[in-house]
Parts: sequence; structure tokens; C-alpha cells
Amino acid sequence: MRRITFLVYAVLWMMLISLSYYQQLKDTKRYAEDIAIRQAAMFFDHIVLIRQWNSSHGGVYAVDDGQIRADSTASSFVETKDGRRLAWIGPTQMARELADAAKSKTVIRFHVASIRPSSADNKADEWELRALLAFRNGETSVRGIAVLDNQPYYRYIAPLPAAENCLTCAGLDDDGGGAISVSIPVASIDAFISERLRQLGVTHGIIASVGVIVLLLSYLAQVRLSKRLDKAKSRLQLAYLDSLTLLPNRRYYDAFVKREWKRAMRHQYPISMIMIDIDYFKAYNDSLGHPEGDQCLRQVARTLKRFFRRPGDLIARYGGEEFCVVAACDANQILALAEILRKAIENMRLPHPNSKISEFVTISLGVSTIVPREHQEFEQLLHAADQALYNAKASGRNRVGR
Ligand SMILES: Nc1nc2c(ncn2[C@@H]2O[C@H](COP(=O)(O)OP(=O)(O)OP(=O)(O)O)[C@@H](O)[C@H]2O)c(=O)[nH]1
Repeated sequence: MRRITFLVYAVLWMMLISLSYYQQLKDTKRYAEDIAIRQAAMFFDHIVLIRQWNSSHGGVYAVDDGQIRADSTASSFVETKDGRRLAWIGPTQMARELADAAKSKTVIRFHVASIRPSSADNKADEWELRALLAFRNGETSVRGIAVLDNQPYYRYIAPLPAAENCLTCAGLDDDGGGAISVSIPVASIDAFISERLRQLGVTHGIIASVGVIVLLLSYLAQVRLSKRLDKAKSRLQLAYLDSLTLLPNRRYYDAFVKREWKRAMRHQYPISMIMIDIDYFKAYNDSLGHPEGDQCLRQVARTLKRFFRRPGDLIARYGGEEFCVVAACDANQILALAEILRKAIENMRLPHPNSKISEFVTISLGVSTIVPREHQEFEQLLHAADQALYNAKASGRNRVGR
């Protein structure tokens, strides 16, 4: 894993965790809102039940302790034989009383709201008014978040059941088009879910950190592994590559030629070799110096290497200023290849001040081809190529010998 890959994975992981955190946060808040609204709806049902009970008894009388805000008309009060004063309380007034009690004793608010209120207490606020109008358009309940006394509240409102409205129309008290709204402070629900939100944050933080640590550890392990591999590779290269020309070395050549020899013997196809020697290289070194000689070897190697791309072919540095080619091809093909190599070096036009045959660096080549038989050894191929090289040198250099 490269550093950029690690960073991309880490960023993706963090994005995934953030997305999950955001989604769960949203779900939890929506769930809390659902619970609050459900609670409000249950509250609504209770109030309706109490109103219906009151209404079904044609209102109730309670001892007038001076706290009850009964209708102030004289007919709203009666006196018992024992001299106690009783106040008459209708369903709407009863709801008001309960609303006052809830306000002073709980965080929940409820309100009997009406478009045509029988008292100022029942006047709908802006949010309720919109809901009351929505009921006229067929809505059965309205929920939402709205500000009440400078505080956000989950709010639920539903119309009073038609039967009860009808009873109120009959004269118990008059809240035509009435509804009851129940409001629960957002803060009370937030307090309820804050622990869950904290847990969500901690869990996601832990999962995110563990993921990043695992990624980091696997990245570091991979870095260590690739360092080891690089070391092993360079050790292997040192063992099988010639450090000057970067061509395979003599050790690699030995293993390669033995393997190819056996394969050629098994399948009975020809195996060929070219021995290559730079002409008058001692004179080159003597005139231009050893470092220039090294440079010349590198350039010759680079040029020769261009012609060897097939996996079955090999060019190696045999030693000193000698190179060796092994190829799975016949005598004509190896002869043609050798001639191509000779020309390629000549065409480099690398100045050779002390050569007796050219002003440029040239090579002599010896080729040999054998279809290996059981009793033969691969050295025969080498000896034949050596002999051919000797012939090329003897007959004037810068040529291919056979
Ligand atoms: N600069 C340099 N020279 C090398 C290296 N390896 C071998 N030589 C030189 O190559 C020269 C080979 O000389 P000889 O074997 O006499 O052959 P030659 O001078 O090329 O003569 P012919 O092959 O007969 O044309 C020697 O002087 C070696 O020192 C090397 O790695 N770098």
C-alpha cells in the first residue's frame, strides 16, 4: 500500500464513520421527536377523556376555595344546605384548570385553542391557528417544533371529537371549532437522549480510531515488507547482474545455458551461441584510460541489449570485454543476428584512436549452433563459438566467424 493509498483509505473510512454518525444522530433525534409527539398525543387522549367524562355528567361542582376560576355568573355557583359554596365547572373550564395545574407542576403544557374562543384563555396562538385552519382542510392532527415563551417545544394538536364539540354547542360552554394542543419542551427530550448521543459519539470515535490504527499498522507492515523485498531484490541483482554493464553476469549465464541446453535436448531443436569480443580493447584502455574503457563497455552493452527482448534469449557479460549470446534459433538465424549486432556497434561510431582496423570501436563475433544429443555437453557449444571467434579475429576482426 502506497502512502497515498493509505491516506485515501483513511479519509474514506473517516467519511464512512462520519456518515454513519450523522445518520444515527438524525435517527435518534427523529426517534426522540416521535416519542415526544406520541407522549403528547397520549396526553391529548387523556384530556379528551376527562372532558368527555365532565361533559357526560353535564359538568361538575367543586368546592369554591377561591382558586377555581369558575364562570363568574351567579348561576355558576350554588350553596349547599350546610352553607358551602360550590362552583360549577364545565368541560372547557375543567381543561383550563388542568392546563393551569400542568403548567405549575409539570414541564408539559396543554391548551384548549379555538378560532371562536369563549374566553381569552382559549385564544389560539399563531402555530395553533395555522393548525386549526389545516383541520378545516381535512388534517386530523398537526405536529412540529415551535417556539413557546422563547423556548422550542415539540407540539401536537388535534381537534376535539365532534360529539364533544356538539355537547359544548349544546350550552355547557362554547368552544366551537376547538382543539387541544399539547407541548413538550425540546430541552426535556434532549436531556433524555443526551446520554445516547454521547454514547454514539464515543462508539463512533472508537470505531474510527480502531479503523485508522488497523490501516496504519497494515500500511507500516507493508512498508517494512516492501523494504525487505527491495533488499532481497538488490541482493539477488548483485548475485546475478554485472554491476558495470547491468547485464546478466557469468553466474546467471551458466545457469541459463545449462537449462536451455537441456530443453533443446528434450525437444530436439537447435540452440545457438555468439561469443563477442571488443577489438583491440587493451589499446582502447591504454590510449583513453580505464574509466573511459568502462564507459565504452557500458555503451556497447546497452546497444547489444536492445536486441534481446524474448524470454528464451540471453545476452550476458562473459568476462572482461567479452559478451555471450544464447538463443533458441538455427544457424542461419544466429548468423543474421550476429551480423546485426556487429553493424549496430559499428554504427555507434564510438572513436577508437588506437584500433588497427577502424577509427571506431568494433567487435568480432563467433557463432555456433548445435541440436544437442544425449552424449553431448553444452561446453561443446561454447568451444565452437570460441573457435569461431578466434577465426573472426584471425581473419581481420570486425566480422562474424563460423
Ligand atoms: N576498462 C576496462 N577494461 C577491462 C575490463 N575488463 C577487461 N578489461 C581490459 O580488456 C583488455 C582485453 O585485452 P586483450 O585480451 O588483450 O584483448 P584486445 O586488446 O581486445 O585484443 P583483441 O581481442 O585480440 O582484439 C585488457 O586490457 C583488460 O584490462 C573492464 O571491466 N574495464
